[in-house]
Amino acid sequence: MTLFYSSVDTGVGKSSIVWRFVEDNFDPNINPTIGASFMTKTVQYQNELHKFLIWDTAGQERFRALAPMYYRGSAAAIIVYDITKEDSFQTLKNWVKELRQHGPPNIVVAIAGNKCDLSDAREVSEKDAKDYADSIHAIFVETSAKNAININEVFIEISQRIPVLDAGGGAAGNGFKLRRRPSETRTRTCC
Ligand SMILES: Nc1nc2c(ncn2[C@@H]2O[C@H](COP(=O)(O)OP(=O)(O)OP(=O)(O)O)[C@@H](O)[C@H]2O)c(=O)[nH]1
Repeated sequence: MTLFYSSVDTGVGKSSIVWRFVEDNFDPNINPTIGASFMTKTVQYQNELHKFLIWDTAGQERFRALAPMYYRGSAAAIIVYDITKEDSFQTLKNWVKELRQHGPPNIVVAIAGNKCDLSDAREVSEKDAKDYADSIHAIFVETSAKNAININEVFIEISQRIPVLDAGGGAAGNGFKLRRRPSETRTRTCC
């Protein structure tokens, strides 16, 4: 499945999450993404292997116009905000609106509140973010790329929401049919 991966401002830690997921490592000196970067990761989910093709798009405003190229063909999107920056949470809502208006109709949306290791500097409450995620039927997790908290879990949750129904079936006969499951109300705590 193709995964669109976006942050709302530069510096929310989106690249760090992808890096942690793909390489199981945390690099505090990651450079800002230019345009978009691509990587793959395979997740074992029950008896299936789900291969994620991940487009990590730049958070900087000047690259925003490129995003539709990446989310158009995507089965899921992770939108990352920084729990220590209220602004990033407000901008996240604009990304959600854009995906709803212009993205694929069944795209699974996951919201990740990153930097939960910095809870002393928290500006966005977990409850507010969870309530918002529930209201739009999105997956919600708080993550720390730095401390490897809930990174794999968000990809597993996406796998749960996108079960493969017909391998090789479908109208065109050349792909997988994807289905979205109703949202679950489980909360994953961070720190
Ligand atoms: N404390 C803490 N710092 C983090 C965490 N994740 C990322 N960072 C730091 O936040 C800064 C920005 O991380 P990036 O991954 O480059 O941010 P980004 O949102 O992907 O930025 P763009 O590539 O411009 O979209 C870096 O200095 C990271 O080390 C985290 O979970 N906790």
